[in-house]
Amino acid sequence: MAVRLPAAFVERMQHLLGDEFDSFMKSYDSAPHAGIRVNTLKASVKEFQRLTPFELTAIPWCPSGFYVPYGTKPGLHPYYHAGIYYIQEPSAMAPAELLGVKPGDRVLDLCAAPGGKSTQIAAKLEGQGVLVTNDISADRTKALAKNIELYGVRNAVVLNETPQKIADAFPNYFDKILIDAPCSGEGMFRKDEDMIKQWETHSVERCVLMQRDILQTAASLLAPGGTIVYSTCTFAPEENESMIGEFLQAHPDFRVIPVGPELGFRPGRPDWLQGMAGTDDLSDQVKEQLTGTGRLWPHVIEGEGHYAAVLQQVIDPDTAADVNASLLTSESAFEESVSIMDSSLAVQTEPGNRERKSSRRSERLKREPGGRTADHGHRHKSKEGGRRGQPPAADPLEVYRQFVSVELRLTLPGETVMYGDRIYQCPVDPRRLDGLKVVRPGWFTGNIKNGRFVPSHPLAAALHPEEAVRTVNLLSGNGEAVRYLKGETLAVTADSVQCKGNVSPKGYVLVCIDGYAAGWGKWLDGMLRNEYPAGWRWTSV
Ligand SMILES: C[S@@+](CC[C@H](N)C(=O)[O-])C[C@H]1O[C@@H](n2cnc3c(N)ncnc32)[C@H](O)[C@@H]1O
Repeated sequence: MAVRLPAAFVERMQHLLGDEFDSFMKSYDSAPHAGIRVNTLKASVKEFQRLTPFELTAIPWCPSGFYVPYGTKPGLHPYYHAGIYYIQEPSAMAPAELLGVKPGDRVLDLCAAPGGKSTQIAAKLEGQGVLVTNDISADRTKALAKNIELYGVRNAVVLNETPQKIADAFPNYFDKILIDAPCSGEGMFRKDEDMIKQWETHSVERCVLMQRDILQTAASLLAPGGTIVYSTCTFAPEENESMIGEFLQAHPDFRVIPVGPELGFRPGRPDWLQGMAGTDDLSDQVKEQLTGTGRLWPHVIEGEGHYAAVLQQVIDPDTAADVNASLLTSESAFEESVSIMDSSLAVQTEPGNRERKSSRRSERLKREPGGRTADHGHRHKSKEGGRRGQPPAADPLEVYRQFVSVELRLTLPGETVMYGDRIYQCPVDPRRLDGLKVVRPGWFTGNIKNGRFVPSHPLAAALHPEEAVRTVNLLSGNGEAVRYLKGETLAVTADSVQCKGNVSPKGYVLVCIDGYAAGWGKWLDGMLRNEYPAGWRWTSV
């Protein structure tokens, strides 16, 4: 066996698994399974199957997920840089599938970095509804924000907060919540030997404390009748059945929705809680429900070890009316508690993505992502006149609106907000974000610089070719796409720039790779100036 497992872990698994132990241990002799998941915000599964350069085998529990042969390097293909697929461990695709997300849902991914499951949820939302994606680690939220942008998500807010602060801002707000909990990572020992090293420091006991805290808070974030999926990538029953048993005992209004064997899950093991400290008071009914939680085992399925529980709040029809009434009152209280802002300058909102209860359209304070207010109380105001003798400075939001109407063919979703010189489309009422550490208040569409709107890379990454008035298509097979991704200027004839309507080729061009948006270029006189951001460039040879 190539993997050197900790002795205490092996001893515990032998005790728990009994007859199955040998087959479990044998799984460490084979290579871990590698997977990719098609980003259906950009390409349909069928399209991807047509154009894929990889040998694909379907993953049974994820319709957009595929095994690729071990040793394949999907990170070294232009499609990866165009956000057409996400590289994800196959078992890790299961929790977001179990969440049952539908377009229009309000979804919270509480422990989200680096964003594998968030990008999966975003694809299921199809741009409708809201994804609030959060991680407590400021450092890890950088990768999270980058992935949200690379995968073309238009309706996400990225936070770097404690669950309690989010619960204060969004009480009873979310239809679906994913808790992909920090855990001791035993299920990943085969895939990532670093997890073995971390096992001592991220001890089961330490993880249990974090998980309990997160799970307890999650219930107050959930809208009536909503669903929570709790998942870990560990085998330890303390972090799995015990944690869910404790939650169910404290929340009799929740029940487990059984995860089916058809997805490869084996039943949860309440019998492993016998004699475990803190589990004595679990009722028989709770223990019975724990068998409906699921475990993915590396010796049973083609994937690493995982655990998942689907928890649904059950609303008693007699009390449902009271709950709804009290929620309406709390929404009104939210409306009244926020300060009134200017009412005239909101650029565009789309009804589907607005808060369910109407809110005042307003131009937003300039704020800086990270929750550190940039404006210190200054509101953005359009200038009524310049200095004497100078033309009045253009209203930045008007400049933005002009760019969108001339250069793009799309209706902007959500509410336009400005933080400093940065413009975002925010999918929630922005007042809810006051006082939170906000990494991205929405889709970052561009900056105002010297009175001009400069479109951002995340704007390009989320566009479909038909939404830009100028496009150029590079082919992945002839080296051109890689040269673009490396930041090179390309010679492009005017005829190669596809223009809609009467626009000339000169100006911002959406650069596509085999028909999928990858970034901006600026065309002038036969040359395409590269606007692919330095920090995102292809660095491999
Ligand atoms: C298993 S990882 C998440 C992986 C992620 N869901 C994905 O699919 O890419 C767990 C994450 O929980 C975060 N975390 C730990 N404690 C947290 C807390 N109290 N609140 C929110 N996030 C927390 C960690 O920083 C870590 O990024």
